[in-house]
Amino acid sequence: MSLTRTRRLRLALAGDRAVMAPGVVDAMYARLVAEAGFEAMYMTGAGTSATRLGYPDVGLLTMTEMVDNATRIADAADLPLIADADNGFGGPLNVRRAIQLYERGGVAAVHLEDQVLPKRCGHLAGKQLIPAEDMVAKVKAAVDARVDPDFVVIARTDALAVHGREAALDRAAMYREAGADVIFVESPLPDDLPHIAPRFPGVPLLYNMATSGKTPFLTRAEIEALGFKLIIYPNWLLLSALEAARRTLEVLRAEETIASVAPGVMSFKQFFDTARMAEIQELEARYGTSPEHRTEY
Ligand SMILES: C[C@](O)(C(=O)O)[C@H](CC(=O)O)C(=O)O
Repeated sequence: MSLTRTRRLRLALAGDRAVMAPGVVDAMYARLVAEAGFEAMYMTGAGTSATRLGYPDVGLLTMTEMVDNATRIADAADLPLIADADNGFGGPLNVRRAIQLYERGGVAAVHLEDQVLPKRCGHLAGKQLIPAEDMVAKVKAAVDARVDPDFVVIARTDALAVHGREAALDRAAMYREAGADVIFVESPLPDDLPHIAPRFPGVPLLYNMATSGKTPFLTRAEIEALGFKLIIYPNWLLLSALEAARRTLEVLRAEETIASVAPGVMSFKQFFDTARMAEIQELEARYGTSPEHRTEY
C-alpha cells in the first residue's frame, strides 16, 4: 500500500534536501505541479483570494471557501498539499474546526499565523498581531484537533515586520513549545536569514519565496545552507499565467485575431491531457460506454 500524503510529507521533511512546494490556486495548477515531478504543492491564500474574489489578500475569504479550494486541489493530484489557513479564522475553537475540515479535505499540512482578524498578506505594511499567548492557544488547538498524527501544523509569526527579529524568534519559540511541527518566520530580509536556524536546532523551518522580493530569491541549495527544510513558492505560477493572459489580451485587442497568439499557448490536446483525459477514457471503457460515444480527440 502506498504511503499516506501526510507520511510522505513527514519523510520528505526528515530528508536531506529542502522540500519545494510550488504554489497553486486550483486543480489545473495542481495537475501541472504533479506532471512537473515536484513532491509537494502549496495552496496560497493570496492567490486564492485573487482568483476567487479578484481582491487582495486581506482576509475576505471565509474558512469554508478556503477549505473548499484546498479540497479541490487535494482531489486533483496525489501530492502532499500544504495549505494556507490564515489566522485560523477566529479563536482556538475556530482553529479546531478549521483543522478538522482541512484534514478531512485531504490536506497534509496547514500554516496558521498570529495576525489579528482580518489578516493581510505578510508582505504588506500595517500588520497587527494578537498576543503571543493567544496564538499559543491556537497552536495547541490545532495540534489537538488533528486525527492523523502525521498531519503537519506549521506556526507562522508575522512579528518580524512589526516588532523586530528578536520578538519574532521569541514568538516562534513559544509556538514550537506549544507543539508546532514547522516554524515559519514571515518576510525575513536578507540580514535576518542567518539568525533563524541557529535558534531552532533540528526544527523544520519554512522559507516563503514570496513574489514581493523582500525575502531574497535564493536557490534551493542556498536556502538549505541557511537551515530551511520547506520552500513555498506562493504566486509564481499564477503571476506567470496572468502576465501571459494580459499579453494575449493586448494582442487580441490590437490585431483582432488570435492567430499570432495560437502557437504560443498550451495545445488543446495538452490541456485535456493535463486534465486527466486518459483516466476519463479508461473509465468510459470500464463502464461500457459504446466505442462510438467514447471521448476522443
Ligand atoms: C504565503 C502567503 O500567505 C500566501 O497567501 O501565499 C502570502 C504570499 C504572498 O502574498 O506573496 C504571504 O502573506 O506571504
